[in-house]
Amino acid sequence: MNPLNIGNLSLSSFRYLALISLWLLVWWAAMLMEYQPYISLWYPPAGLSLAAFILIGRRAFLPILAATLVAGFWMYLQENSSLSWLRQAQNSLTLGTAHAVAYGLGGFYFRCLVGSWDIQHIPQRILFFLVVIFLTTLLGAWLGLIAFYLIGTMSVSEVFNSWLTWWIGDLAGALVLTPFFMLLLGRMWKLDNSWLKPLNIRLSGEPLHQQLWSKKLGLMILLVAIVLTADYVYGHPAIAYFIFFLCVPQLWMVYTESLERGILSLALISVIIAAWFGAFGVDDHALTYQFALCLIAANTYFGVAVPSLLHQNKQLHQQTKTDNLTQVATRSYFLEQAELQLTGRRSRDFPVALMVFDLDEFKEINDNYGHLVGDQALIMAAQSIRAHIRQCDLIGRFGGDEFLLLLPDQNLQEAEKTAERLRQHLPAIPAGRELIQINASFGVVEIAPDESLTDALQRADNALLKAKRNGRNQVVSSA
Ligand SMILES: Nc1nc2c(ncn2[C@@H]2O[C@H](COP(=O)(O)OP(=O)(O)OP(=O)(O)O)[C@@H](O)[C@H]2O)c(=O)[nH]1
Repeated sequence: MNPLNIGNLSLSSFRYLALISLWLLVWWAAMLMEYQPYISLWYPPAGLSLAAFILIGRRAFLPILAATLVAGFWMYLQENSSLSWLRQAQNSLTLGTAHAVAYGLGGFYFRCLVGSWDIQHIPQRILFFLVVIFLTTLLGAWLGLIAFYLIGTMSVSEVFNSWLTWWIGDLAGALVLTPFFMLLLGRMWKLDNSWLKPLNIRLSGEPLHQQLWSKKLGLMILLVAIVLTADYVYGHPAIAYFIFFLCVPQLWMVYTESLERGILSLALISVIIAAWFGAFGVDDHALTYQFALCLIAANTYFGVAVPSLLHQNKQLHQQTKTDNLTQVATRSYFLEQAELQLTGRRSRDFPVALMVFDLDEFKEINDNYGHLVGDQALIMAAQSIRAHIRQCDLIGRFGGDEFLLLLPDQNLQEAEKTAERLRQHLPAIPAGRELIQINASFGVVEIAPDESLTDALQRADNALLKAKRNGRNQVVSSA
């Protein structure tokens, strides 16, 4: 075996060992937070197992099974069990297999389906993620309880009495911590975290209020401290419900900070709630805190999607306004803006002129020099027109090589002069060693006060046709 392979082998063994150790650490933390036998406020190993299966697929099975085996032996050691080693191993393996199969299946479906979804599907992706977590933890809870029944630790009635609280603990652990562990394992394995990555597009453009991150976190910790202390002192169930208000600062965090910080704050705040809950022993209100954790987590993920959706929306809106090639207004946006401008300006004191122009024998440029040169001609013609009109004039592409111009406060004579100036300034474009002069024909009208935009367009188009028939490269107006 060459040294490179040995290096790779020891690196991957180290990563698997790190995964096993991390699993045992979070499992141990969950044990500390148990408020009923086998039931904790939340169950972090659920989040870690799902994250591992989503990220590394079936390669996560053995390390997680190994971790559950160690956890099983540890439990028996704590109990001073009189069972034989073999029996302890069998029981631990049964429990571990139930856990690994449930989370393995959840991870498998997530990998199969979400991998092919693109950024357009972020809300569906998040919804699917939540559904996977719901179903996986439900399966995990039931398989776990059946395993407990099979090894003789629980009776049938105990299974039926505890499945709901068991499931909610697993659900809270997985909802809150799966993305956090995905980020952590993604770094450990140097994996491209493709599920989370597209959400980061907002980081490119928008500034983040980084300096406020610690203040926002401080505010959340303060809120947790107040609610849990008040709950401990007064013991009234209504007080625990105030924990739901954490959604507000957490969403503020998610909208204004990086994705990593949003997920980290969710994990941190959940650990703090769990620790405080354990320290004060406000067990009667466990369900309120569990549901608050679930809701804050679900809100966070949808919150994460919002900036991406806004960004997408902005892009789409831009696309409907601006012609991709020439960067002038699209036909629909031009017509919409022209209608707006015409409203209230229909009097002889405030004339408005409309111009339609079309490049001459443009098809020949395409046919003789290729479409790329044709595109360049369209771009340069549009640029030249923009450079020679006023800020208040509106230019749009009607389609193909035909453009539209709206000239507020210009009467027919002024518009004719403008058209003539634009015609004379059309550029020549380079095509190999040649320079091709771009020419265009113009149809110009002044929009009458009682005339519709469609009628004015029709007149301008007729004038343009006349210019074409008269030999092109000229301005024709229609009174
Ligand atoms: N390169 C390029 N060509 C386009 C684009 N849109 C339309 N065309 C081409 O533009 C040409 C327009 O041709 P015609 O409408 O016959 O007009 P023309 O050749 O300029 O003839 P006249 O208007 O009578 O002078 C067609 O060949 C279209 O394929 C585009 O975005 N890029």
